[in-house]
Amino acid sequence: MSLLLVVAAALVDAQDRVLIAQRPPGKQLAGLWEFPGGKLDPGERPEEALVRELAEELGVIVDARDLTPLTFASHAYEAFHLLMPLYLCRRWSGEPQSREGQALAWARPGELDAAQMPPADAPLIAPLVALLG
Ligand SMILES: Nc1nc2c([nH]c(=O)n2[C@@H]2O[C@H](COP(=O)(O)OP(=O)(O)OP(=O)(O)O)[C@@H](O)[C@H]2O)c(=O)[nH]1
Repeated sequence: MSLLLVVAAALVDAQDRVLIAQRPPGKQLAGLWEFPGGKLDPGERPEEALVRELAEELGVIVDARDLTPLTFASHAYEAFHLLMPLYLCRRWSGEPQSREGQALAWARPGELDAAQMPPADAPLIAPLVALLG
């Protein structure tokens, strides 16, 4: 079993909406909506990796101190087992923009559709609904 650590963020705006990004065509799980984030580079700390990914994918600047652990996903994909901490972030600088061609959307957690998200993400919806409605 190979374990893959991916860090992800729920960016939450003033209306308690969460930012989701659509995986571009050609990638694994293309078309599904996920939380911004990604894999760690060698030697990187998880929070440092997430700050970097948010800058690369969305052009926003996040202070690692504004990343709060919320919950995590643990899911057996065929090729690897994904372990993905999900951090909550309510403060950043800049307006999130699509830097990698991905569509972006703000959604109330109660409107998130598990069927349109990667299978690992389905259990992440309930904690977000409990927190934000
Ligand atoms: N960022 C993110 N990745 C997720 C989520 N749910 C989920 O299963 N994943 C999986 O975690 C991995 C994230 O890797 P990634 O975004 O860094 O890499 P990628 O597949 O785009 O490929 P890459 O190597 O070309 O960057 C993918 O296998 C992706 O399918 C999620 O909500 N957010």
